[in-house]
Amino acid sequence: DSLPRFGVPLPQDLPNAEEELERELDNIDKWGMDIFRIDMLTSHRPLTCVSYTLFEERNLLKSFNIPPKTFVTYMLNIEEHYNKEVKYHNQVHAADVTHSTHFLLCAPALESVFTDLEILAALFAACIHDVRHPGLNNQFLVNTNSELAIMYNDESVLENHSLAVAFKLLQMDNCNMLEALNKKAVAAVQKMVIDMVLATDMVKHMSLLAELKTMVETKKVAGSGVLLLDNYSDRIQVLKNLLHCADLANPAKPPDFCQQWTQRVMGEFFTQGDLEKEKKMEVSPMMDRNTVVVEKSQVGFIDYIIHPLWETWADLVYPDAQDILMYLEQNREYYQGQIRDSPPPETA
Ligand SMILES: COc1ccc(-c2ccn(CCC(=O)N3CCOCC3)n2)cc1OC1CCCC1
Ligand SMILES: [Mg+2]
Ligand SMILES: [Zn+2]
Repeated sequence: DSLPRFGVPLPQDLPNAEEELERELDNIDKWGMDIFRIDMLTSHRPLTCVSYTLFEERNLLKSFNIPPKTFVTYMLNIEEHYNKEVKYHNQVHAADVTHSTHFLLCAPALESVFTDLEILAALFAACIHDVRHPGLNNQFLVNTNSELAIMYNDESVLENHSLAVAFKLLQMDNCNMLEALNKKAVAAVQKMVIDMVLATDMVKHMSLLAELKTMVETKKVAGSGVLLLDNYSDRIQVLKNLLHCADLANPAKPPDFCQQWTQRVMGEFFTQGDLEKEKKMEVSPMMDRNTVVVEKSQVGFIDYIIHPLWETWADLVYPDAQDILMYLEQNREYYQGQIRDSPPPETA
């Protein structure tokens, strides 16, 4: 029972799905890879397909004696545990963040900086970082005294839940993709994955960014131009920010992908807003479909969160993220232009 070429069975009704998929995956080292098309071509299993392709490309299955069948069985299991009904925080987002993580790790400024174990941990963290996301945010789960909020004492509830589910699934039959690693390596991977996924909680954003700014101001660079990171604290700090950037990459993607992500996240936010209204709760900011101006909130999100983060990341890996910054500025101008009676673009 050999594995399908891309890890997942392809839709029977698409005659040349395999060559179409191969063509899309040829862009796996490019920022503009079309994850939405991969989702379609894999019958909605983009996460297993992209992660399998990346682990093979980076030779991580051989390096860590991960049986391909075990890897695919675990990833399909993880993929099953993302909610297809959730409009944004589903397996397509996980596949997108995993691909973005891979791309950011490819930066020349990071060449041979991270070990294969650290790369495995970063890609694994990206794959699982939102598993079992209910399409509701931490504040809602806390405000409604949900089971999950009580379980995790209101602290990074969703992030803790995704981590616990991911490590639990690892113990299921022929799912333990880390079985060949020695105890020390498994413990190291688990600690890095926990540190990275907990750092995707937005409450950590300001402190993470402040630390990144300090690192940029004091950055040590080898003669070859690669970053010098000689302790766990610095190394994990870069990996935390790398995953956080990958998680907040939508406004820095080509315009049509950016706009598709915005549709999806607003769909999820409005669903939560509707539920809050139904429960006679105060409707969360940016979640009231009757009052939100989508374009304005994207401009605000870019100006206050996304641009400061990506500008700092771009400084850290200068000049490797310049094209990403270009997309971000292009998308900001697009949304600004979409705001009715907005001031005309500055004439040169
Ligand atoms: C394409 O648009 C977005 C893409 C991603 C985000 C976003 C915010 C925080 N994260 C990181 C995960 C997190 O902590 N979340 C998940 C979203 O809900 C809040 C807690 N991701 C927000 C986006 O737009 C929002 C709606 C209008 C402006 C802001
Ligand atoms: Mg999350
Ligand atoms: Zn996420």
